[in-house]
Amino acid sequence: MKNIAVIGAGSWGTALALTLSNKGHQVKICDVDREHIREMREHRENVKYLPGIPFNDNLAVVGSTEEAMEGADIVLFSAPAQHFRDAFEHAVPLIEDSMVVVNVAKGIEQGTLMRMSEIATLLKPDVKYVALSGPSHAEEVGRFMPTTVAVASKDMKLAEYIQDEFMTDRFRVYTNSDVCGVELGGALKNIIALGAGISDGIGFGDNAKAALMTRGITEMKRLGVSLGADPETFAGLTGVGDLIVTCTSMHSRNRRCGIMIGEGVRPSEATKKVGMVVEGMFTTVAAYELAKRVGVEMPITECIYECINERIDAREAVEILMGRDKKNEMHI
Ligand SMILES: NC(=O)C1=CN([C@@H]2O[C@H](COP(=O)(O)OP(=O)(O)OC[C@H]3O[C@@H](n4cnc5c(N)ncnc54)[C@H](O)[C@@H]3O)[C@@H](O)[C@H]2O)C=CC1
Ligand SMILES: O=C(CO)COP(=O)(O)O
Repeated sequence: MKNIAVIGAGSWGTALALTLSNKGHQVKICDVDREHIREMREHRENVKYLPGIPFNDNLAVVGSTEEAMEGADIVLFSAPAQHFRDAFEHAVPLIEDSMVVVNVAKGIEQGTLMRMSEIATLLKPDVKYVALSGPSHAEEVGRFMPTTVAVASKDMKLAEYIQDEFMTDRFRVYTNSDVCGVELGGALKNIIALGAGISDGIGFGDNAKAALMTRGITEMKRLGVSLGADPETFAGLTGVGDLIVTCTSMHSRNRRCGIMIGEGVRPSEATKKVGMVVEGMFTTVAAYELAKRVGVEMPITECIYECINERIDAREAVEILMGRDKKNEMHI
């Protein structure tokens, strides 16, 4: 059994900490929010983000990254993507050669337009890095419902190590060597999930959502391939798999935010009302700029970008998308 540090006690960090402690690992979880830590210690559950699931005895709530990482074999980062740099930078002096870093945040950093593995490698060039992604809502993983994810690393031995240490009879882990594709799939599907939510919020039906999902994966793949990802990755768990769960589930923070926007709530207000990170609101901006930088067409992303910046409303976005020039479906 391993010692595992979890940095970030949101719903996802907590669900993974529960899974890993249930498997028998010694897990320590920490967070920057001191009041949240105090509350978790007192109640022995995550009252704020994942209520109703008691912590096992081998899941310790600790007050700092230093304490969490002491003696760790694996360090799992579960802060939101826009906070990954801060969390990782703080941890860098504490990362020993033997430690393996797993990141589960799904996003692209605003401003730098970097993926999480790029940030990690910049700050610690010899980092042993694994990305974990896939269709996996915390609300289900925390209750040990069957779930599949993929772990990606340039070093297949590292991915296989994490596969062995994380896999349970309810949490099935696949390996993948395409870090770029796995990271982009997890980040970009949140944009389309916002769109699926907006469509539901307006009152459109399943046809519209199927269209958004199918044309959405096409533009996700288009950007991914231009950045060096394997197109096949977008047909897997971290591409279409995660797109399906996020666009259809009421657990999805991105979809719920989109529904409110479609109903007429202002984007900033909708994000606040969700009460947890809505990664798509940040990734839309980063992906929009990335697509412009590499000269890739992303019409759905562009419309969501205009929509969340309140330059157009949701119904105008639909008109723009439906009124585009004729196309051949197979023309990537
Ligand atoms: N919630 C879910 O079902 C899933 C979430 N994810 C991804 O995991 C990431 C986290 O999402 P959630 O857990 O939903 O977020 P959340 O909003 O529930 O919680 C985020 C937590 O991170 C903490 N945090 C912020 N900056 C930090 C730092 N520098 N160091 C330590 N902790 C820090 C916050 O205080 C908060 O407790 C996101 O990128 C999300 O896309 C991925 C799969 C499933
Ligand atoms: O990535 C996720 C599920 O795989 C979580 O998506 P939401 O942040 O939209 O809930």
